[in-house]
Amino acid sequence: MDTTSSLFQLPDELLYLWHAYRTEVLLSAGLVFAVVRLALYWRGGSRKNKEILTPPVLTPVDEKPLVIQSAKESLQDADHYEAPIPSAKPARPKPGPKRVTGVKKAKRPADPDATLDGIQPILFYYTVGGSTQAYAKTLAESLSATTTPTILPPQLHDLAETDYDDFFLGTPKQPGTIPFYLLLLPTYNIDTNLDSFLEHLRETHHDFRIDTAPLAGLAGYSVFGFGDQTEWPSEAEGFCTQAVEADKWMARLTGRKRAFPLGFGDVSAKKGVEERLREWTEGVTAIMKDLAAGKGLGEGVPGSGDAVESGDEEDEEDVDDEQPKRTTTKRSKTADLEDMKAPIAVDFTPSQPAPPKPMVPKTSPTYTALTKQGYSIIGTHSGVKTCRWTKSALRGRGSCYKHSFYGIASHLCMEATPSLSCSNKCVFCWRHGTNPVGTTWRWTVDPPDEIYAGITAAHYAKIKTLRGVPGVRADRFAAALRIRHCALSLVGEPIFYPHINALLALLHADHISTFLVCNAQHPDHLAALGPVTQLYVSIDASNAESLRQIDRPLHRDYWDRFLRCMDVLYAKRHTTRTVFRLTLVKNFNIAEEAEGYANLVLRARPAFIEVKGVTYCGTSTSKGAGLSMANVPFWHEVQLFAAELQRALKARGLDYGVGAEHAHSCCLLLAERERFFRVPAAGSSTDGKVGAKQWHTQIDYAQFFRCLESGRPFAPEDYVGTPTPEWALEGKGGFDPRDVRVDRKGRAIEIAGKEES
Ligand SMILES: Cc1cc2nc3c(=O)[nH]c(=O)nc-3n(C[C@H](O)[C@H](O)[C@H](O)COP(=O)(O)O)c2cc1C
Ligand code: SF4
Repeated sequence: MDTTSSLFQLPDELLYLWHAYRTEVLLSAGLVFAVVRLALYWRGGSRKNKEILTPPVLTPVDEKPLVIQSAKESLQDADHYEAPIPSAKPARPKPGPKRVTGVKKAKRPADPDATLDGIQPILFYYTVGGSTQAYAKTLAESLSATTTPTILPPQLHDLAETDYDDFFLGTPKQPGTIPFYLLLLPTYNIDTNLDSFLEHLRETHHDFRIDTAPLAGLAGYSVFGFGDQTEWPSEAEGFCTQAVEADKWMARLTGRKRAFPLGFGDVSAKKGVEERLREWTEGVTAIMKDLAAGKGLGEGVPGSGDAVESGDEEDEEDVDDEQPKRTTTKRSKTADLEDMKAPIAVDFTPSQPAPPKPMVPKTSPTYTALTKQGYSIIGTHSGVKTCRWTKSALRGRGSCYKHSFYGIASHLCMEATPSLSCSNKCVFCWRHGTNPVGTTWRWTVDPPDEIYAGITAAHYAKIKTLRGVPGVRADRFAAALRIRHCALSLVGEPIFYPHINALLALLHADHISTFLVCNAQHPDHLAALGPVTQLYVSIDASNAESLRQIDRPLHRDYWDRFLRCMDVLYAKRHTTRTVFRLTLVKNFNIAEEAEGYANLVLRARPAFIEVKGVTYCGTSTSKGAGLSMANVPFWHEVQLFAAELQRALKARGLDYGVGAEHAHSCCLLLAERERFFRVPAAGSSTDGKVGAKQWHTQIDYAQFFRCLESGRPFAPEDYVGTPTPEWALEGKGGFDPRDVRVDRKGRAIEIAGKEES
């Protein structure tokens, strides 16, 4: 075939081929098309992903970019700086590949001219009596009134309800704002939550896992302290020491961001404190405005933190950590310099010690706190209170354990003290730790006759208010209007009062018997003490370490003083009815201490040992010391301990037996067998067994006064009363059957052998 004829045949052949293979051709073409499409689609998709993972610099973002304020650069230590998180909520994820938007988090401000969105003042306060809270609220109101677009309304936080971790382990994050801390702090020389706050600051600073300046993200901080210069005249004597301490820790935790000097307010001068607070408020407000305007803390402004300040604060810390808190008297040179540099003088601490002042002036917070608890303050340092047993006895519902042990009817008893001040801060103290403390008498002294007149008048006035209380028995009410007994044990240390003997003489002259309780810290006062019906020494521990933990004495030589008191007691054993009062606190002073207590008994040879389980008062003091209901021993545990103590005493040749008990108060009385287990006087036997020995723990009060007025020396055995009533003996419970025992709701409780009087 020639070429021309072949060309003419081609269309026919193609047509033939098409008809023969069209299905295959069409299928192959479709497949190739699909593969190409897929390849294209694949390539396009991967390109998109790549764009998302590495957005071009100009990729538009639909979220607000992070604003980093220029002011921060001057405020922040770059190492500790953490930029705030943008406020816009993340957009709902759209279907399809993930899109990441935003700008890279920068350590340095992107725009040096940008300013803060706002300063967020955060106001913290702590209060016990309520005054600092009131000042904090007023301050918050005044800050709210001066709010500017850049200074936001303040937040107010009670430190007692603040989670420290939220605010003092790092700075709270609030978008577009930077916090500024203001701390208003009173000072308490007793245990309060403020101690745990300061401890938190201290621990945070020392915790190696935490950045040394975790609060460096603050714009700044300032502290204002409230204290009472009437009672704590200078910082060395305790004025505003807790504010000083807080300021010190804040300086470290913030990397020296003290924006304004520590302010001091003396609450004993109301006008003065308001004036100081106003000045301080003006100062901090001005600084906040500067900060908001991007001026930073500025050169020369106290707290801006140069090398000298930093060095000093570290030095000061080392010194302070070695010292007990109350002796923290040193302020850094920088602090002094700051005071000079500061626009407003803020430290008004006088350099000279003030002349004696009233211990509890009417205007003082202590006065308010004590009167709130039901004390009547007499003169400037004495107090009286009606105890719950007095009310109970008036209603015929039972007397306190001293009735079972010694025959004191509670409605005839007045509880008082001529010194509200004490030299211990016992963990179980039920007076809510509000009384003043001190090691020496440094207050004005009220005459004993004024105290006597004041306490008796106040007691009678209180008794009279109980006239209308349901259930008060007329006969007991009438009897209560003649005080028969005075328990000098209310609060504080009675032998602290310089005229204690004259006061005792006045009480005795009116035939008011006296039980005086002291804390074994004043041996010389104890030695000089005149006659009392019964002399108590509180024995809260058997060794120096336990005593330190439980009584938290202010005297450094507390153990030596304690032992000297034991010797004084021994010297008085034949002229005074002496009593050891042991308060048992489970897990503190019971386990394995019987031997130690026995040694003390051997040294002092008291006539009696009262063994009593602690009463849980639930104060912050006790909670702070780790006390809870779990530390209150059960009655059987008290009994067990007493048995152990008796054994330990026996081993030392001393014979004490259980002379009486009062199960309701978890209390029993060990008495020296030789002196108080004796044959009853004719006709006074309670068990009808003639000539048999019986316990004689009761007191013949009339005989006590006869002995006293005889002018001759006399011994405790000379005014021993009738035998211990049968219902008060060991195993009998100690509830006087002439009274009606009621439950919490006032319903009578059946008692075996009970008789109505
Ligand atoms: C029990 C007690 C102890 C105090 N201890 C001190 C102290 O050691 N130093 C001081 O400057 N002020 C002391 N004060 C005074 C308080 O700090 C001052 O009254 C403060 O305003 C109380 O604040 P608040 O009412 O908010 O609790 C004490 C007050 C009380 C009631
Ligand atoms: S001795 Fe104490 S508890 Fe008993 S009645 Fe007197 S004040 Fe009250």
